[in-house]
Amino acid sequence: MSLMQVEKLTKSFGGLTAVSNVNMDLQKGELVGLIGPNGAGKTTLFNLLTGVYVPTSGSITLNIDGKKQSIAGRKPYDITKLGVARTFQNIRLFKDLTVLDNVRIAMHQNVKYGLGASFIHTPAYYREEKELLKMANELLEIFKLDNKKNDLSKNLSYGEQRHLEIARALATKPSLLLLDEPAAGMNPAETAALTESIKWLREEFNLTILLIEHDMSLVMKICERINVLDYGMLIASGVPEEIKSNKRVIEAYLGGEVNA
Ligand SMILES: Nc1ncnc2c1ncn2[C@@H]1O[C@H](COP(=O)(O)OP(=O)(O)OP(=O)(O)O)[C@@H](O)[C@H]1O
Repeated sequence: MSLMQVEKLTKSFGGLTAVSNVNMDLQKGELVGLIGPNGAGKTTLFNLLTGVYVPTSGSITLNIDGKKQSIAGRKPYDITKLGVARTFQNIRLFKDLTVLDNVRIAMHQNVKYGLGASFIHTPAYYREEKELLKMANELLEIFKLDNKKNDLSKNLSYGEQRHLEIARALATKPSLLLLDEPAAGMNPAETAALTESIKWLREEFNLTILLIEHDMSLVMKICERINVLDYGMLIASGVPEEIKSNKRVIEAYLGGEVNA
């Protein structure tokens, strides 16, 4: 079943077309890679899928819980509520807040109690806050950050900050998780651990995952399908074996050195 369908998606900035006529389909439960050279349009595509940018043309259809709807041009907050979460290439945490508060803030996208309840602290408010705290602690445990939950997030190591970003994204209870270079800046041991956790998270949280990554060993190891962008255009889409041997992809991006 298709969870997201992108058709003829285009984004131009003045004379520059950063994403050009892209068609892409994400099946429920898939782990898909999005690769391509610097400036190919990968982050711009993420920004279109998450409402940061309004497309110049084309459509994005989300199909979650049997409900099909167009999300092109909708606000990021609304798209998160519909079940699409992301992490950023440049880590975006509340650096002067604690690790726990970073996760709790992300969760408040989904609270059910109203504004009134949050002011007068009704039983519903306390019940839900207790639930949220429990879930926040569970997420921190998964990412082995529970012993640092009261530390300021700026004091975490780089790898830990990347993990906290993923925990924050998961706190919004997404169906689709978009990871923008999750292994950037990680050492080989951290990357290996992350590779395993991404696979595990997909199963555990019943996710569909689209990830941008320059680390080809990670991409080739865990992605079932890979989409390749070059100059904003989708130049290939296929299983890792097909992508590795695709002439156009080798010329545009992989070069001769990738044996992953
Ligand atoms: N807000 C913007 N205004 C103008 N040009 C932009 C804007 N955002 C992106 N671009 C341009 O669009 C093109 C695609 O950029 P994008 O960041 O999407 O590439 P990328 O594939 O994510 O690259 P990288 O791998 O380096 O992160 C680039 O030429 C970039 O300069």
